[in-house]
Amino acid sequence: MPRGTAPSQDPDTAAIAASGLHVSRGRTTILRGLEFSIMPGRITCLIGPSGSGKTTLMRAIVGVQKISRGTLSVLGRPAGSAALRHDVGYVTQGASVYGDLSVAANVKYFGAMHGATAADVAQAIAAVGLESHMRRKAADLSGGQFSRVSLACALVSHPALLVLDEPTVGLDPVLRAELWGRFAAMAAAGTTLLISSHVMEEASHCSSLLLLREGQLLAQLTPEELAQRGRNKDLERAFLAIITDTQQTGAAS
Ligand SMILES: Nc1ncnc2c1ncn2[C@@H]1O[C@H](COP(=O)(O)OP(=O)(O)OP(=O)(O)O)[C@@H](O)[C@H]1O
Repeated sequence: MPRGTAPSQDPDTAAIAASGLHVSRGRTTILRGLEFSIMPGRITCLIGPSGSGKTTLMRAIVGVQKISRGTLSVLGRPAGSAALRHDVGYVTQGASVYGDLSVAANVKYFGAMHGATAADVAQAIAAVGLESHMRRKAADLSGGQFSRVSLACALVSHPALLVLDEPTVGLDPVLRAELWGRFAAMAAAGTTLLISSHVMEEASHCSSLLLLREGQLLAQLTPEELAQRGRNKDLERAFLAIITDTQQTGAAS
């Protein structure tokens, strides 16, 4: 199978599917019975308060977090399967790049693990707008530029599924808009993106939203449905209204 080709890119087959998914860390159950599916070639936003389990879910999806119960399939295979290694890209909250290497050397290093060519490296650097800084040491970049090196390292392997943990934190509004434009272009080209965010305004860029709270899925809906269900065009207020409704009824759907 060519590099970057997903085992399951059938538009009718879920890119990620969870059923009765439970995940514990230490003695605590963090994710409690999640049921959802994400279709390929879309941007899905994972939204929830701090500590709601977003990172834990992303870690389970990319295969670095053990599942305690239930099933989680990614591109048609169990999460964490060795066969998914080249198809899933993950950008963590803390940028995991080498400060003493140049931007280009970092991207080349990560690309080498996936057989990336020089053209792939140049393309990934251009995709995050760092062409003019490619010879600079990563440690000498600004915070926002540094975090974009991480993103380029994930892009270089052309993953079929890209999982991004709060990729726009610390970026100015112009860069943030630019990145969302790039994400949209990637989704249009068939990449599936799962992006966590605290910023509700960013939810409007996504075709589907997973609302998490205390390890449970409050809802999976579109931004329009969120506005409707939360009775507010302001998505932050709509989300808060849904949380309040859930507390009152004691039900998650
Ligand atoms: N190694 C661990 N052992 C035990 N509990 C943990 C561990 N790591 C995280 N947790 C707990 O799991 C819960 C979910 O954490 P997680 O990092 O998934 O949340 P999050 O929604 O990504 O939060 P944030 O938005 O602040 O990054 C939190 O209550 C956290 O304290």
